[in-house]
Amino acid sequence: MMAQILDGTAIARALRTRVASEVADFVGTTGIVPGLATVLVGEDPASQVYVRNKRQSAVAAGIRDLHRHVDADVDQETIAAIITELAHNDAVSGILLQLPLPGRLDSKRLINLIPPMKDVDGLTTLSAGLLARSEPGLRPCTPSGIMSLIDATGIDLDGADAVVIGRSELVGGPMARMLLDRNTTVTTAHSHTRDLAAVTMSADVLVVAAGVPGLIGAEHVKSGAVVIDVGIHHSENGLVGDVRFDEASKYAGWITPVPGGVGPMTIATLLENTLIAARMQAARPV
Ligand SMILES: Nc1nc(=O)c2c([nH]1)NC[C@@H]1CN(c3ccc(C(=O)N[C@@H](CCC(=O)O)C(=O)O)cc3)C=[N+]21
Ligand SMILES: [Mg+2]
Repeated sequence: MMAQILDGTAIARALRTRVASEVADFVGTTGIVPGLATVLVGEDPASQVYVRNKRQSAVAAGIRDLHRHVDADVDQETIAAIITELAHNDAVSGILLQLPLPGRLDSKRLINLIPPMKDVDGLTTLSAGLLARSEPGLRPCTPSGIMSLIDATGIDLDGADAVVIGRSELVGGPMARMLLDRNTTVTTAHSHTRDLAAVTMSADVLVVAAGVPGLIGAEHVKSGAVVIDVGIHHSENGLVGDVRFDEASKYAGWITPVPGGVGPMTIATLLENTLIAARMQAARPV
C-alpha cells in the first residue's frame, strides 16, 4: 500500500480562497481593511523568500501589506521602536517579526512588544500561556496549519496516539499542546530521546519537527499512520524534509510532501490569523 499524499498546496489554496471571501465580507460590513505588518531584519535569503510569499499571499487575500525592512546591523532599541509604532498603528491588524533574528538581538523581548490581539504568529508569552491553559487566543501558524492538514484526512483524533518530534516554541511545543486539546495521547520526543523508533512506532499521528534531514524512515512509521514532515532543508536533490519520503510513504496512510506540505499551510494560516485579529480589534480596539 502506498500512502495518500496530503496535498498542502491544494488544501492551503482552499483555505486562502475561504479567507479571501471572508475578508471581502469583513471589509463590506465594517469598512476596515485588515493589514499585515511583516518585519524583516537583514538579508537572509530563505527569510526573504518566506516574507515575500507571505506578503504576496496577503495581498491576494485582500489584506493590506505593510512591510518594514531593516538593516542587519539594526540595534535593539530601533527595532523595538518599529514594533511599538506598529502596535499603535490602527492600519495594522497583525504583526509578524520574521525569525531568526541576528543573535545579538533579544528576540523574546521584541516579540513580547506585540499586543496579544495583533500576535498573528502566536509567539508572545501571553499567547503561549493562553494555549497552555486552553483559553481562546491566536495560535502559532505552523502547528495550526498542521491541525488543518490532519483534519483534512478525516481521521478521528479522539483517543489516538500522537507523537511530536521536537519541542521548539515555534512548532513542537504548541503542536503537542494543540493535539492534547483534541484528546489525543501525546508523546514529545526530542534529541535526547533514547529509542526514537520505539516511541514513534505506536504513533497514529507522527509530526516530525526535528530539523534533521532524513531522520525518519521505514523503521519509525506505524502502518497507516498520518506522517507530517515539518523539516525543510536544501540539498543537492533540491528541498528535502526530516522524513525519508520514499521509505515512509510505503507504510504511512497519509504523508505530507516537501515542498508542498506544511509550508503553504503556514502561510494560509497566517492570513486566517490576520482576519481573526482584525475581527477582535473591530470588536474591542487595542
Ligand atoms: N516569525 C516567524 N514566523 C514563521 O512562521 C516563520 C519564521 N518566523 N521563520 C521561519 C519559519 C519557516 N516558515 C516557512 C513558511 C513557509 C514555507 C513555505 O512556503 N515553503 C514552501 C517552499 C518554499 C521554498 O521554495 O523554499 C513549501 O514547503 O512548499 C516554509 C517555511 C515560516 N517561519
Ligand atoms: Mg529539538
